[in-house]
Amino acid sequence: MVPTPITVRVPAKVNLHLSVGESREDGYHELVTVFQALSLTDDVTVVGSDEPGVEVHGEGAGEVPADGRNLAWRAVRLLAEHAGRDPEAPGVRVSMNKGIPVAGGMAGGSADAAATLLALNGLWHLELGRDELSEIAGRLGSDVPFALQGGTALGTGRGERLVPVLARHTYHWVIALDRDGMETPGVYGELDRLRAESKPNPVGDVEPLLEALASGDPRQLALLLGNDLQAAAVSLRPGLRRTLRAGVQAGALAGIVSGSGPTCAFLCTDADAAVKVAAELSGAGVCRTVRVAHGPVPGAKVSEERSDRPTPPQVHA
Ligand SMILES: C[C@@](CO)(OP(=O)(O)O)[C@H](O)COP(=O)(O)OP(=O)(O)OC[C@H]1O[C@@H](n2ccc(N)nc2=O)[C@H](O)[C@@H]1O
Ligand SMILES: Nc1ncnc2c1ncn2[C@@H]1O[C@H](COP(=O)(O)OP(=O)(O)O)[C@@H](O)[C@H]1O
Repeated sequence: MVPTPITVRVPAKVNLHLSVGESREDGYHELVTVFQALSLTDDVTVVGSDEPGVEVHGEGAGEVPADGRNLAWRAVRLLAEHAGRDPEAPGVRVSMNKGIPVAGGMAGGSADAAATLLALNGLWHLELGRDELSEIAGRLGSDVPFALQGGTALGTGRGERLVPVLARHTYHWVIALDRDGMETPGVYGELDRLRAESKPNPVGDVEPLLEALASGDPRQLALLLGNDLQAAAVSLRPGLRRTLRAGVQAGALAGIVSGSGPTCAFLCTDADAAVKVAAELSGAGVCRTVRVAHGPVPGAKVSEERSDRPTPPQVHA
């Protein structure tokens, strides 16, 4: 019998609010963050195979390890152990098609890990519930549970403890991708260093932002976007200051560094404004490329279309 692949589509995230506390004994920082899932997505397909391994396709694939270091493969091993299977011989092949910028602060690796857990839950008929999958996800990385959940959510702890947040509106974003990625631990380390030297202004309480989300007004939300890691990302890559300025000059309501960067996310009034801002920003020469996205979108989801089926021919009227 030909094995049936399972494909999961999974979103990127942006942190609308990222308040970073002190460094903990385990090396992590206590966070209060608001995640929003965006319409930039990866597709991850798992299939039973006697040639186990990982394949990476799409933009930036060359920068992603296609071996045991891939976060999706770590998800395979962890779920195999959990399910009483041999993690050294899980008998699956994972193939990912990347649409989420690599090492961009949009949690692409975490998204692939989350998608792999959900896909294997189906492939291996494990029938684990969302809570159990989320607990396993948290062991793979702080951002992995959110990629399963999607939508808009308040994250605490390392970012792995989630509560859904009411968001009444679809928000329109322009995403500016930089030339090279940045390593998350280095950016947290730079924030610790900056804090030891001076006191960069903290982003403050999350409540006003939660109220703005409930109101659904992008102008109100724009005033409240904030990211404690932004100062650290800009310190490591000063050119981001120019990118942030250019987005606002192009007509965005506000811009922030996404998570640990270097991707910048610009909130726009509506979909038309986002297209205009994207066009102007891409001509400004301040970033590698731009994308238009919207959020919130759902978390990791099994695709209805089976990836092994040929695409039907397009019929034009
Ligand atoms: C900054 C954020 C914001 O959402 O996302 P990215 O911008 O990387 O996507 C996250 O905190 C990244 O989460 P994630 O990428 O899953 O991090 P992990 O694999 O758990 O941790 C990688 C490293 O980041 C640092 N880290 C991560 C989370 C946290 N709360 N405190 C930390 O100090 C630690 O040095 C840790 O060893
Ligand atoms: N499936 C994956 N997709 C992307 N990056 C991955 C993956 N697995 C491991 N990595 C590594 O993780 C690092 C962080 O990548 P990514 O998750 O895209 O960014 P970020 O942590 O900034 O959101 C990269 O340097 C990359 O080499």
